[in-house]
Amino acid sequence: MTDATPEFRDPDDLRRRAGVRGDPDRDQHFLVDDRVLDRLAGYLPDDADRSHLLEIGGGTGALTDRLLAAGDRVTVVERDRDLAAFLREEFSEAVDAGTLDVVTGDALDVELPEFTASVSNLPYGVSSEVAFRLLPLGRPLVLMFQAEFADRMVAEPGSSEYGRLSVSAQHYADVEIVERIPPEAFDPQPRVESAVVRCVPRDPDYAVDDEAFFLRFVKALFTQRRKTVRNAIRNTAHISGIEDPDAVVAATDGDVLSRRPGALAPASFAALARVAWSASEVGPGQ
Ligand SMILES: C[S@@+](CC[C@H](N)C(=O)[O-])C[C@H]1O[C@@H](n2cnc3c(N)ncnc32)[C@H](O)[C@@H]1O
Repeated sequence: MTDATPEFRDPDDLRRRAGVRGDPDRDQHFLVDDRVLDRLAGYLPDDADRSHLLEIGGGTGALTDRLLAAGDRVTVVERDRDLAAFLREEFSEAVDAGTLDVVTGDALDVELPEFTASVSNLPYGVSSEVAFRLLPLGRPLVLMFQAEFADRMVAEPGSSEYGRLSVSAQHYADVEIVERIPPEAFDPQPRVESAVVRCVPRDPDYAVDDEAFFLRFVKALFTQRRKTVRNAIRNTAHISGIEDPDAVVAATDGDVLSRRPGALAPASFAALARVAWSASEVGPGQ
């Protein structure tokens, strides 16, 4: 019986050929642990469409190599011009075959392709912005974050990590930490632990009138996380855009008003936001 495991390029060889050490100031922490690299694409849900995978931050291509085996086609976005040129050369066969597209540019600015799923070891300096660029697109995502950020994404109401990030991420997807990764898996090593988060898109189990308003309202209330919901609604009307916060307070159950924002489940925020929407500057009657 032959060993069916594909042979991938060695991460150290890739870095040597690319002639780079990785610059932490440019969010360059390359994954060098083969076992971690081998597992990442496998965290996509079984039924994920793998016809076009997106990788944000290709680096020297250790993950790109795996993604080319896991999907039919891959698009990599890499901001570093030299690394992008290296990826095109290193994977020239895939580029020529039309299975790899290397986009040079900032993941926050470039036009993204019609990808079907993403697996990325994100540049940590922009991981939040990238995540919230990808989450609304409704595709399965496997993303590496700093562990502290990942903990906040998946946090439940009542925990100290629960906040705006948890409600906003969980608005778009079921989010789950599938693996914690120690600094030793990277070179250069980041100062903190990392974690891989799987995001499986789904509609939330509540309705909102206006998504942008809902997210702004949640952000506003969490700026006052130590206050009661009653005071947080009143104190943050300038952020949420509510013209008549007292009307929102008057229309809301006393039990909800006396709790802290960090104790409210996403569905409770949504119910509050529906009341607040009709009292907002941009709401239905305005
Ligand atoms: C954490 S490294 C991951 C590299 C590679 N995928 C790996 O796992 O070894 C992040 C990569 O993103 C690139 N990068 C940093 N900021 C970026 C941005 N705003 N847009 C696109 N790529 C970026 C860096 O140059 C670096 O190659």
